[in-house]
Amino acid sequence: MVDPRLVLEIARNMRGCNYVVEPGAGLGVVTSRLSDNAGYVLGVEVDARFIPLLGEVAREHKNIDVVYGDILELFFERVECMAGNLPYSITGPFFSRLVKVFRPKSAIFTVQREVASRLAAKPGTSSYGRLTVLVQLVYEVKLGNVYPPSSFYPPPEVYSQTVNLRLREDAVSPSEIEIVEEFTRCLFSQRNKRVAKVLRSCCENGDFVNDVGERRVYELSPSEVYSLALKCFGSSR
Ligand SMILES: C[S@@+](CC[C@H](N)C(=O)[O-])C[C@H]1O[C@@H](n2cnc3c(N)ncnc32)[C@H](O)[C@@H]1O
Repeated sequence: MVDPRLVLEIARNMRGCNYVVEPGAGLGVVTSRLSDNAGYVLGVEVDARFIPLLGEVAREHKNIDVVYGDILELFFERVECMAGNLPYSITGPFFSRLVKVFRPKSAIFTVQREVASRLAAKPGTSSYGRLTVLVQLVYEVKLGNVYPPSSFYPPPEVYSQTVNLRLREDAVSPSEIEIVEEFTRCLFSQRNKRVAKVLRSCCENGDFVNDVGERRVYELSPSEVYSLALKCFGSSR
C-alpha cells in the first residue's frame, strides 16, 4: 500500500506522543506503526469498507481505537499529536480545521508536494498564499522527504511530501484565525495588486494608514497580514 520508508518517517516523528489522531486510517498500515511509537492512537476513517479491517488492527493492539466518521465533522476534547497520509481531496478544509479546531502540538502529514511547498513558502514566492499564512500563523513548518507516485498503491498522479508542524508558542488564537481566514479570502484574490488598493476593496475602513500600502499582497509576511486583518475586520466584530 505505502512505501515502508514513509510509514517509518511518520511513526518516528510521533515518538513521545501520548495521544495521536490519524485522519484517514485506511487499512491501518500507518496506524499500527504509530502504535509502536506513541502511547495511544485513534484512527479516523470515513470509508465503511475499511472499518472491519481496522477493527482487527485495533483488536491486535491495545493502544489503538478506531472511529468511523468524517475528520472534518468530528470534535476531540484535546489533540496532542496528529499524523497520517492525508486524503488529498480534503487538504484545504482539513488545514482550516487544523488551525481553528484541532491545534495539535505536533503533527506530520503526507500531502501533495505542491501543497507542501505552499505550506512552507516564503513571502514573495509563487507558492506563497492564503494557506501559507493561515498555517504559519499557528505552526512552524518543516519540509520532510519527497515520495514519488510509486510509493503508493494505487499510484497518484503527483509527487508527495511530508510536512512537520510544531505549534508556535505565539500561535494566533482560533477566533483571530477566523478573522484572518475571512480577510485573506478577499486579500489573496488580488495577490499581485498593491496592498493599499486591495484594502480599499476588502475593508470598509480600507483607507487606514499603513506602511505596507505600496507592496504587493504576495509580498506581505504572515504577521503583516495578521495585523492588517485585525485593522480591517477586528474592530467591526
Ligand atoms: C491517502 S489514504 C491513506 C490510507 C492509509 N492511512 C495509508 O497510509 O495507507 C486516505 C484515507 O483517508 C480516508 N478519508 C478520506 N476522506 C476522509 C475524511 N473526510 N475523514 C476521514 N477519513 C477520510 C480514505 O477513505 C482513505 O482511507
